Amino acid sequence: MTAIQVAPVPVPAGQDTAVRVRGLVKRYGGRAVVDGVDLDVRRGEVFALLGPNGAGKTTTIEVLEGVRRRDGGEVTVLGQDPASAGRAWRDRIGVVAQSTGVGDALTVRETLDHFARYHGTARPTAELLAAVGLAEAAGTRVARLSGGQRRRLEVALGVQGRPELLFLDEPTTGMDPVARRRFWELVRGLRAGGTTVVLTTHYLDEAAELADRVGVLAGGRLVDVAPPGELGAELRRVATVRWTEDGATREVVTPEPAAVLRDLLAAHPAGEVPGLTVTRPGLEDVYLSLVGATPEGGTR
Ligand SMILES: Nc1ncnc2c1ncn2[C@@H]1O[C@H](COP(=O)(O)OP(=O)(O)OP(=O)(O)O)[C@@H](O)[C@H]1O
Repeated sequence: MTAIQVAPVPVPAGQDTAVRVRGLVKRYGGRAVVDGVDLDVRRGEVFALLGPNGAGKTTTIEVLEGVRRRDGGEVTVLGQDPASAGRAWRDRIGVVAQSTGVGDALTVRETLDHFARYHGTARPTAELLAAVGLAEAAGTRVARLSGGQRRRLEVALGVQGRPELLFLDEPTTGMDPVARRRFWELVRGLRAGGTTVVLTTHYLDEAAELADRVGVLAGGRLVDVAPPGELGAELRRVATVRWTEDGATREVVTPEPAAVLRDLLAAHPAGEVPGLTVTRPGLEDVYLSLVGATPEGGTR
Protein backbone atom coordinates (compact mmCIF):
# COMPACT_ATOMS: atom_id res chain seq x y z
CA MET A 1 0.00 0.00 0.00
CA THR A 2 1.18 3.53 -0.70
CA ALA A 3 0.72 6.09 2.04
CA ILE A 4 -0.72 9.37 0.85
CA GLN A 5 1.90 12.10 1.28
CA VAL A 6 1.27 15.68 0.28
CA ALA A 7 3.05 18.88 1.18
CA PRO A 8 1.93 20.22 4.58
CA VAL A 9 -0.85 22.76 4.45
CA PRO A 10 0.73 26.12 5.31
CA VAL A 11 -0.65 27.46 8.59
CA PRO A 12 -1.11 31.24 8.59
CA ALA A 13 -0.01 32.94 11.81
CA GLY A 14 -2.68 32.78 14.51
CA GLN A 15 -4.66 30.11 12.67
CA ASP A 16 -3.28 27.00 14.28
CA THR A 17 -6.71 25.90 15.49
CA ALA A 18 -8.73 23.78 13.08
CA VAL A 19 -11.76 23.35 15.32
CA ARG A 20 -12.92 25.55 18.20
CA VAL A 21 -16.06 24.65 20.13
CA ARG A 22 -17.45 26.49 23.15
CA GLY A 23 -20.53 25.49 25.09
CA LEU A 24 -21.99 23.30 22.33
CA VAL A 25 -25.54 22.18 23.05
CA LYS A 26 -27.78 19.94 20.96
CA ARG A 27 -31.23 18.90 22.15
CA TYR A 28 -33.68 16.35 20.88
CA GLY A 29 -37.20 16.70 22.24
CA GLY A 30 -35.96 18.88 25.10
CA ARG A 31 -33.21 16.39 26.09
CA ALA A 32 -29.64 17.69 25.73
CA VAL A 33 -27.63 14.94 24.01
CA VAL A 34 -24.64 17.28 23.73
CA ASP A 35 -24.57 19.34 26.88
CA GLY A 36 -21.99 22.14 26.97
CA VAL A 37 -18.96 20.74 25.13
CA ASP A 38 -15.75 22.82 24.83
CA LEU A 39 -13.17 21.48 22.40
CA ASP A 40 -10.11 22.63 20.47
CA VAL A 41 -8.45 20.64 17.69
CA ARG A 42 -5.11 21.93 16.45
CA ARG A 43 -4.21 22.00 12.81
CA GLY A 44 -2.28 18.90 11.82
CA GLU A 45 -3.33 16.78 14.78
CA VAL A 46 -5.30 13.54 14.87
CA PHE A 47 -8.03 13.90 17.47
CA ALA A 48 -10.13 10.90 18.54
CA LEU A 49 -13.54 11.15 20.21
CA LEU A 50 -14.27 8.14 22.38
CA GLY A 51 -17.42 7.39 24.30
CA PRO A 52 -20.14 4.78 24.81
CA ASN A 53 -23.12 4.35 22.49
CA GLY A 54 -25.33 7.41 22.61
CA ALA A 55 -22.66 9.63 24.20
CA GLY A 56 -23.08 12.28 21.51
CA LYS A 57 -20.02 11.62 19.30
CA THR A 58 -21.84 11.50 15.97
CA THR A 59 -24.04 14.47 16.90
CA THR A 60 -20.96 16.53 17.79
CA ILE A 61 -19.08 15.58 14.63
CA GLU A 62 -22.16 16.27 12.47
CA VAL A 63 -22.46 19.78 13.94
CA LEU A 64 -18.79 20.34 13.07
CA GLU A 65 -19.41 19.08 9.52
CA GLY A 66 -22.29 21.51 9.13
CA VAL A 67 -24.89 18.80 8.50
CA ARG A 68 -26.65 19.20 11.86
CA ARG A 69 -27.91 22.39 13.49
CA ARG A 70 -26.91 23.17 17.05
CA ASP A 71 -29.11 24.64 19.78
CA GLY A 72 -26.40 26.57 21.58
CA GLY A 73 -22.74 27.44 21.75
CA GLU A 74 -20.08 28.67 19.33
CA VAL A 75 -18.41 26.54 16.68
CA THR A 76 -15.59 27.52 14.34
CA VAL A 77 -14.19 25.03 11.84
CA LEU A 78 -11.34 26.15 9.57
CA GLY A 79 -12.15 29.71 10.56
CA GLN A 80 -15.87 29.60 9.77
CA ASP A 81 -19.16 28.71 11.42
CA PRO A 82 -20.25 25.42 9.81
CA ALA A 83 -23.91 26.45 10.14
CA SER A 84 -23.43 29.23 7.60
CA ALA A 85 -20.27 28.28 5.69
CA GLY A 86 -20.57 27.85 1.94
CA ARG A 87 -19.29 25.66 -0.86
CA ALA A 88 -15.67 26.87 -0.72
CA TRP A 89 -15.45 25.88 2.97
CA ARG A 90 -17.11 22.51 2.27
CA ASP A 91 -14.47 21.77 -0.38
CA ARG A 92 -11.79 22.00 2.31
CA ILE A 93 -13.46 19.31 4.41
CA GLY A 94 -13.66 15.55 3.95
CA VAL A 95 -16.42 13.51 5.55
CA VAL A 96 -16.67 9.77 6.07
CA ALA A 97 -19.99 9.35 7.82
CA GLN A 98 -21.05 6.30 9.83
CA SER A 99 -23.09 5.04 6.90
CA THR A 100 -22.89 6.56 3.48
CA GLY A 101 -24.92 6.02 0.40
CA VAL A 102 -22.35 4.86 -2.13
CA GLY A 103 -24.32 3.48 -5.07
CA ASP A 104 -24.06 -0.22 -5.92
CA ALA A 105 -24.20 -0.16 -9.70
CA LEU A 106 -20.73 1.11 -10.62
CA THR A 107 -17.36 -0.55 -10.11
CA VAL A 108 -14.93 0.76 -7.50
CA ARG A 109 -12.87 2.59 -10.13
CA GLU A 110 -15.95 4.02 -11.86
CA THR A 111 -17.26 5.27 -8.51
CA LEU A 112 -14.00 7.08 -7.73
CA ASP A 113 -13.82 8.52 -11.26
CA HIS A 114 -17.42 9.67 -11.01
CA PHE A 115 -16.95 11.55 -7.71
CA ALA A 116 -13.60 13.00 -8.88
CA ARG A 117 -15.61 15.41 -11.02
CA TYR A 118 -16.95 17.13 -7.93
CA HIS A 119 -13.48 18.18 -6.78
CA GLY A 120 -11.21 20.83 -8.26
CA THR A 121 -8.03 18.82 -7.79
CA ALA A 122 -9.05 15.28 -6.96
CA ARG A 123 -6.41 12.76 -5.94
CA PRO A 124 -5.79 10.41 -8.88
CA THR A 125 -7.94 7.27 -8.74
CA ALA A 126 -4.90 4.96 -8.98
CA GLU A 127 -3.30 6.67 -5.96
CA LEU A 128 -6.52 6.34 -3.95
CA LEU A 129 -6.98 2.67 -4.88
CA ALA A 130 -3.44 1.90 -3.72
CA ALA A 131 -3.77 3.96 -0.53
CA VAL A 132 -6.87 2.12 0.69
CA GLY A 133 -5.77 -1.28 -0.62
CA LEU A 134 -8.50 -1.62 -3.24
CA ALA A 135 -6.32 -1.78 -6.37
CA GLU A 136 -7.19 -5.45 -6.92
CA ALA A 137 -10.89 -4.75 -6.45
CA ALA A 138 -10.91 -1.76 -8.82
CA GLY A 139 -13.06 -3.59 -11.38
CA THR A 140 -15.48 -5.07 -8.82
CA ARG A 141 -19.01 -3.73 -8.61
CA VAL A 142 -19.66 -1.92 -5.34
CA ALA A 143 -22.62 -4.25 -4.70
CA ARG A 144 -20.18 -7.18 -4.47
CA LEU A 145 -17.71 -5.62 -2.02
CA SER A 146 -17.37 -6.94 1.52
CA GLY A 147 -18.34 -4.61 4.36
CA GLY A 148 -14.70 -3.76 5.05
CA GLN A 149 -13.92 -3.11 1.37
CA ARG A 150 -16.94 -0.84 1.10
CA ARG A 151 -15.73 1.09 4.15
CA ARG A 152 -12.32 1.53 2.50
CA LEU A 153 -14.02 2.89 -0.62
CA GLU A 154 -15.91 5.38 1.57
CA VAL A 155 -12.62 6.45 3.15
CA ALA A 156 -11.10 6.88 -0.34
CA LEU A 157 -14.04 9.12 -1.30
CA GLY A 158 -13.54 11.12 1.91
CA VAL A 159 -9.94 11.98 1.07
CA GLN A 160 -10.42 12.31 -2.69
CA GLY A 161 -10.72 16.10 -2.60
CA ARG A 162 -7.45 16.55 -0.60
CA PRO A 163 -9.28 17.91 2.45
CA GLU A 164 -7.45 20.05 5.01
CA LEU A 165 -9.68 18.55 7.69
CA LEU A 166 -11.05 15.03 7.56
CA PHE A 167 -13.92 13.73 9.71
CA LEU A 168 -14.07 9.97 10.15
CA ASP A 169 -17.07 8.55 12.04
CA GLU A 170 -16.21 5.01 13.18
CA PRO A 171 -14.05 4.48 10.08
CA THR A 172 -12.87 0.92 10.76
CA THR A 173 -16.13 -0.68 11.85
CA GLY A 174 -16.47 -3.85 9.80
CA MET A 175 -12.79 -4.05 8.86
CA ASP A 176 -10.69 -7.12 9.64
CA PRO A 177 -7.47 -6.62 11.66
CA VAL A 178 -5.29 -6.45 8.52
CA ALA A 179 -7.53 -3.85 6.88
CA ARG A 180 -7.61 -1.83 10.11
CA ARG A 181 -3.82 -1.68 10.24
CA ARG A 182 -3.71 -0.68 6.61
CA PHE A 183 -6.21 2.06 7.38
CA TRP A 184 -4.07 3.26 10.30
CA GLU A 185 -1.15 3.62 7.86
CA LEU A 186 -3.39 5.69 5.61
CA VAL A 187 -4.29 8.04 8.46
CA ARG A 188 -0.63 8.32 9.49
CA GLY A 189 0.25 9.23 5.90
CA LEU A 190 -2.45 11.91 5.85
CA ARG A 191 -1.21 13.30 9.15
CA ALA A 192 2.37 13.36 7.86
CA GLY A 193 1.08 15.38 4.93
CA GLY A 194 -0.49 17.97 7.25
CA THR A 195 -4.14 16.86 7.19
CA THR A 196 -6.08 17.40 10.41
CA VAL A 197 -8.18 14.36 11.33
CA VAL A 198 -11.11 14.16 13.74
CA LEU A 199 -12.34 10.60 14.21
CA THR A 200 -14.73 8.72 16.42
CA THR A 201 -14.05 5.15 17.42
CA HIS A 202 -15.05 2.44 19.85
CA TYR A 203 -11.61 0.83 19.58
CA LEU A 204 -9.27 2.00 22.32
CA ASP A 205 -6.25 0.52 20.53
CA GLU A 206 -7.16 2.58 17.47
CA ALA A 207 -7.26 5.77 19.53
CA ALA A 208 -3.97 4.85 21.21
CA GLU A 209 -2.32 4.08 17.85
CA LEU A 210 -3.54 7.08 15.90
CA ALA A 211 -4.52 9.96 18.09
CA ASP A 212 -2.34 12.80 19.33
CA ARG A 213 -5.14 13.55 21.78
CA VAL A 214 -8.30 11.78 22.84
CA GLY A 215 -11.53 13.32 24.10
CA VAL A 216 -13.88 11.12 26.12
CA LEU A 217 -17.58 11.96 25.80
CA ALA A 218 -20.07 10.56 28.27
CA GLY A 219 -23.69 11.65 28.58
CA GLY A 220 -23.13 14.57 26.21
CA ARG A 221 -20.22 16.00 28.22
CA LEU A 222 -16.49 15.86 27.59
CA VAL A 223 -15.12 14.19 30.71
CA ASP A 224 -11.41 14.31 29.76
CA VAL A 225 -9.10 15.40 26.94
CA ALA A 226 -5.47 14.27 26.87
CA PRO A 227 -2.89 12.30 24.88
CA PRO A 228 -3.89 8.61 25.08
CA GLY A 229 -1.07 7.80 27.52
CA GLU A 230 -2.08 10.60 29.88
CA LEU A 231 -5.85 10.16 29.86
CA GLY A 232 -7.29 9.95 33.37
CA ALA A 233 -4.06 11.21 34.98
CA GLU A 234 -5.60 11.07 38.47
CA LEU A 235 -6.79 7.50 37.96
CA ARG A 236 -3.36 6.41 36.74
CA ARG A 237 -1.65 7.55 39.91
CA VAL A 238 -2.82 4.52 41.85
CA ALA A 239 -1.18 1.13 41.46
CA THR A 240 -2.35 -2.31 42.53
CA VAL A 241 0.19 -4.41 44.41
CA ARG A 242 -0.66 -8.12 44.58
CA TRP A 243 1.15 -10.99 46.24
CA THR A 244 0.43 -14.40 47.71
CA GLU A 245 0.29 -14.99 51.44
CA ASP A 246 -0.80 -18.20 53.23
CA GLY A 247 -2.08 -19.53 49.88
CA ALA A 248 -4.38 -16.54 49.26
CA THR A 249 -3.95 -13.53 46.95
CA ARG A 250 -3.55 -10.25 48.82
CA GLU A 251 -4.11 -6.91 47.11
CA VAL A 252 -3.43 -3.28 48.01
CA VAL A 253 -4.53 -0.36 45.82
CA THR A 254 -2.24 2.56 46.61
CA PRO A 255 -0.87 5.85 45.29
CA GLU A 256 2.48 4.86 46.86
CA PRO A 257 3.39 1.34 45.70
CA ALA A 258 7.05 1.86 46.63
CA ALA A 259 6.11 2.11 50.32
CA VAL A 260 4.04 -1.09 50.12
CA LEU A 261 6.93 -2.87 48.39
CA ARG A 262 9.37 -1.74 51.06
CA ASP A 263 7.13 -3.18 53.79
CA LEU A 264 6.70 -6.45 51.87
CA LEU A 265 10.43 -6.85 51.29
CA ALA A 266 11.08 -6.13 54.94
CA ALA A 267 8.59 -8.88 55.85
CA HIS A 268 10.38 -11.35 53.53
CA PRO A 269 14.06 -10.80 54.36
CA ALA A 270 15.04 -14.28 53.21
CA GLY A 271 13.81 -14.11 49.64
CA GLU A 272 11.25 -13.15 47.05
CA VAL A 273 7.70 -12.11 47.81
CA PRO A 274 5.58 -14.91 46.32
CA GLY A 275 3.37 -13.95 43.36
CA LEU A 276 4.35 -10.26 43.54
CA THR A 277 2.97 -7.99 40.80
CA VAL A 278 2.54 -4.21 40.56
CA THR A 279 0.10 -2.95 37.94
CA ARG A 280 -1.12 0.48 36.92
CA PRO A 281 -4.46 1.08 35.16
CA GLY A 282 -4.24 0.79 31.38
CA LEU A 283 -6.17 2.84 28.83
CA GLU A 284 -9.17 0.50 29.05
CA ASP A 285 -9.38 0.71 32.87
CA VAL A 286 -9.09 4.49 32.70
CA TYR A 287 -11.70 4.76 29.95
CA LEU A 288 -14.17 2.55 31.83
CA SER A 289 -13.72 4.66 34.97
CA LEU A 290 -14.18 7.89 33.03
CA VAL A 291 -17.43 6.76 31.42
CA GLY A 292 -18.63 5.27 34.70
CA ALA A 293 -18.80 1.67 33.57
CA THR A 294 -17.45 -1.44 35.25
CA PRO A 295 -15.35 -3.92 33.24
CA GLU A 296 -18.14 -6.48 33.74
CA GLY A 297 -20.42 -4.36 31.61
CA GLY A 298 -22.51 -2.73 34.29
CA THR A 299 -22.80 0.99 34.99
CA ARG A 300 -21.96 2.52 38.31
N1 LIG B 1 -32.33 12.56 14.96
C1 LIG B 1 -32.41 12.25 16.25
N2 LIG B 1 -33.56 12.39 16.93
C2 LIG B 1 -33.64 12.10 18.25
N3 LIG B 1 -32.62 11.65 18.99
C3 LIG B 1 -31.44 11.48 18.36
C4 LIG B 1 -31.27 11.78 16.96
N4 LIG B 1 -29.99 11.52 16.63
C5 LIG B 1 -29.37 11.08 17.76
N5 LIG B 1 -30.25 11.05 18.79
C6 LIG B 1 -29.94 10.66 20.18
O1 LIG B 1 -28.86 11.46 20.63
C7 LIG B 1 -28.01 10.69 21.49
C8 LIG B 1 -26.59 10.79 20.99
O2 LIG B 1 -26.50 10.09 19.75
P1 LIG B 1 -25.15 10.01 18.92
O3 LIG B 1 -25.46 9.25 17.67
O4 LIG B 1 -24.55 11.34 18.80
O5 LIG B 1 -24.24 9.12 19.89
P2 LIG B 1 -22.86 8.39 19.58
O6 LIG B 1 -21.96 8.73 20.71
O7 LIG B 1 -22.39 8.72 18.21
O8 LIG B 1 -23.30 6.88 19.66
P3 LIG B 1 -22.78 5.56 18.85
O9 LIG B 1 -21.47 5.20 19.46
O10 LIG B 1 -23.84 4.54 19.16
O11 LIG B 1 -22.69 5.93 17.39
C9 LIG B 1 -28.56 9.28 21.50
O12 LIG B 1 -29.33 9.12 22.68
C10 LIG B 1 -29.44 9.22 20.27
O13 LIG B 1 -30.51 8.34 20.48
